[in-house]
Amino acid sequence: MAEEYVIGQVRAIFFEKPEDYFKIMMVKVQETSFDWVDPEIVITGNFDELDQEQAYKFWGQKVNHPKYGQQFKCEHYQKNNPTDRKSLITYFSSTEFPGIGIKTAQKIVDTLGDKAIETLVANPQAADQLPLKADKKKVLLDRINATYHSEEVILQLNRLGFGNKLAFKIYHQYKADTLTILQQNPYQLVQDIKGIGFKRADKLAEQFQLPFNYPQRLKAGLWQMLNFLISSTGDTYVEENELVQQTLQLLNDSRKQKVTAAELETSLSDLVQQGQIKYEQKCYAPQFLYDDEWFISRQLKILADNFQSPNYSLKKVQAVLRQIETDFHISYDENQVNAIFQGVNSSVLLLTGGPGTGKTTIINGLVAAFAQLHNYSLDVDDYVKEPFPVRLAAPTGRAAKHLSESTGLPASTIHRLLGLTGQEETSNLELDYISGKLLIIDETSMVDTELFKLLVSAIAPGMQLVLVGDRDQLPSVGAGQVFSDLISSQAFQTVQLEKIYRQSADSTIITLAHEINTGTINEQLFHNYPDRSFIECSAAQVGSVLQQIIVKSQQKGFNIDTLQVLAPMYRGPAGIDYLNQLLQNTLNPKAERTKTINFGNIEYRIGDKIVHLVNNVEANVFNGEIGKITGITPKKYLPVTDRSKGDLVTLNFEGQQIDYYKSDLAKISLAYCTSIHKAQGSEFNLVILVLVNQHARMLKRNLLYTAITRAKSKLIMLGNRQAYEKAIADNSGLRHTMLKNRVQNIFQIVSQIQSSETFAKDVKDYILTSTAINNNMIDPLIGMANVTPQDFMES
Ligand SMILES: Nc1ncnc2c1ncn2[C@@H]1O[C@H](COP(=O)(O)OP(=O)(O)OP(=O)(O)O)[C@@H](O)[C@H]1O
Repeated sequence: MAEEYVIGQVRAIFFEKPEDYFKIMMVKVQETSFDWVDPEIVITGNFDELDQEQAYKFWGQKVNHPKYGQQFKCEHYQKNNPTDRKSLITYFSSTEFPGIGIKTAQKIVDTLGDKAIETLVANPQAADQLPLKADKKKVLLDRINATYHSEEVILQLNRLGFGNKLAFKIYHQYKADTLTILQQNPYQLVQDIKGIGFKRADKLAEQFQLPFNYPQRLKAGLWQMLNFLISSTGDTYVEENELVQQTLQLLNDSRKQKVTAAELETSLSDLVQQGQIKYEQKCYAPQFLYDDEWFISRQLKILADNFQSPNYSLKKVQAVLRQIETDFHISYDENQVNAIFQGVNSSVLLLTGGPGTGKTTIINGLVAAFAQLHNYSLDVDDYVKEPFPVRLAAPTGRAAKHLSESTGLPASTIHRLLGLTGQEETSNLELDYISGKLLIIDETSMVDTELFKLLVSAIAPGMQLVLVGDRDQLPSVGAGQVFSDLISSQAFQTVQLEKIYRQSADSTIITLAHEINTGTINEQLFHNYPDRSFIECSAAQVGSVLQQIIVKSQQKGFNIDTLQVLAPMYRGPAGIDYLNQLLQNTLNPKAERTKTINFGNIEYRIGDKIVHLVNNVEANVFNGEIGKITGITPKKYLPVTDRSKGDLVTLNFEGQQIDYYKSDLAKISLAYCTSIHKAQGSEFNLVILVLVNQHARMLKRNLLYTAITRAKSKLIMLGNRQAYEKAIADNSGLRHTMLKNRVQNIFQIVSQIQSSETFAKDVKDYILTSTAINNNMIDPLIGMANVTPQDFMES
């Protein structure tokens, strides 16, 4: 179809999505290449800032929108240059060119003619013919350049196949250097522009005939593969052999001539030298993750070293606890008392235990004991000017709410605590210190390396830190397994809770969880008990079995809110996607005349159970939180200005209401069945777990353990027996990370330096400053062989 155009001026912008540059606007028509009688036309597309005084030429197609009628869908556009003498004089004497009046504008047009603008764009020297003073000449050329250069570049980007959305992003990143960067190193885009991957950049490179072994190509392939492997495994480093083999496949799949492993080695060294990746013991890590692990270790050491323990005696703590026990109607066991004793005396305490072992009960006792020992009030109203001494936080809104409910004290998400919106670039973020004396983090196993690094950077020396969690659960979604690594390092006071308290006489779920955790496979797993049962079925049978279970569960009083189906993978007949559709039709069937909204393959209905897929820090709703669709408002009932955004979907996450337009629906999915990863941090009265042999790749002990510990009162397991046995047997769910070693090294090295007689005090102080350790200068010191003070001095 031939391209059509509209020339006109923007009259109004109805809708704008700044992150995509998408706009819907009303344009006053000056000229069209097709029949158009109305004075105005609606134009949609991706546009940068548009000047309402200026006419533009929009290229694209006239389309017939089923609801809004005739519109123009713009593919690319350009300022519409004035071309007759009168308009050109008006243009040059406009406010666009400060200091140039009508007389000067006339001189410009008289000298350069009707093509004055094009001439100046193509050949700035043409300005020398103009009878203008240097300052005016400069204004003229600067403005022309700023205005027309970007358009030329955007047009070139369009020709290279980038839609306006990406073209603007690229242009805003590189400005005048855009075309040079594209031609010389299109791979730069992989790093700088979200939405451009290696393959796209590689196609561009082919267009510019860059060779298969172009150094930048090799480096970009390595960088892309390193990040891909890390985000898909949660590891914080990748072994050299795997990185090289996988990258070779990526690079050589699409080209005739093949890159060799030896060529990649050179590129790896370059990347290391440039500070983008880090090499250690035949492994590679992105520099930022490597630095984060060091930073965490160092910061925790600084906290430990700068903490003056009050050294409360066990007797004193026990005495304080006596009253607390009476108030709470509880008697803390020896291990629990020890946890509270360590908590009030230590700089960092790690408290780990399975479900029902009393973690929350200990937090309550610890907070009360801490307040009494320090003479702090726990009444929030007593703190108008001073900050509250005890700060509580958790990685998700749900966990924070639970913490607040069970302690009766304010608790927030870690993001809120740190004042993060979730939008910021975190690499060089300088956060304010968190106020208060004691910081308790719950559900710590869900905190990843990046967030933990930010958290510890905001803890002032002197503040005590208590990390609470269950180290046997699945680790965080993001890279690392911080909680587990800190415990393994043995560098901190750690209390492991073993005794299970939450267990009524007929409850067997928690015992099962603890058995699974120790790798015990016995026949009792498949027996039926009042609170749990096992139903053997194949992947193909899962759907129909599940439907029968749901009907029976409903008869027993369970409903959409109290039951939850969990499965490890999305695809296949026993996968999350298929089961969600099936369960939606059983639990929330389509009623006649109910408003629905389609997004992707899902038809959302009012009453649907949904899960939030990303962190929306501003709305305080986090990845994995489960909510409901409470309303769908057709756009005709919305204010006129909002109608172009489509129907409005109202969601409720435990009382937190959010309104999403259609374009936001990528942030949610159906949640009748969710992944076990997404269910981390949540509990349900009835959990129905689906594990089949087809899920083999995912079947690990910590996955099964996490799944069944989500069940509060009833558990139904379905699937293949072998799938359950495989999961229990496979304890390889641990990730490859370096944090444990880092912590051990730092604690060991710093202690050695501190106690060493080789160094004078000022040298010791220097070594122990953040700069020395931050620059990883102690990295080569592991072992401390042949170290001299000069080794620590900056060259
Ligand atoms: N020493 C104790 N004596 C009697 N009951 C206790 C004791 N410690 C904890 N409990 C009880 O055990 C139950 C579980 O405790 P709690 O909720 O603190 O465990 P938890 O480890 O936080 O569990 P989860 O992680 O599953 O939330 C609670 O009802 C609590 O009152």
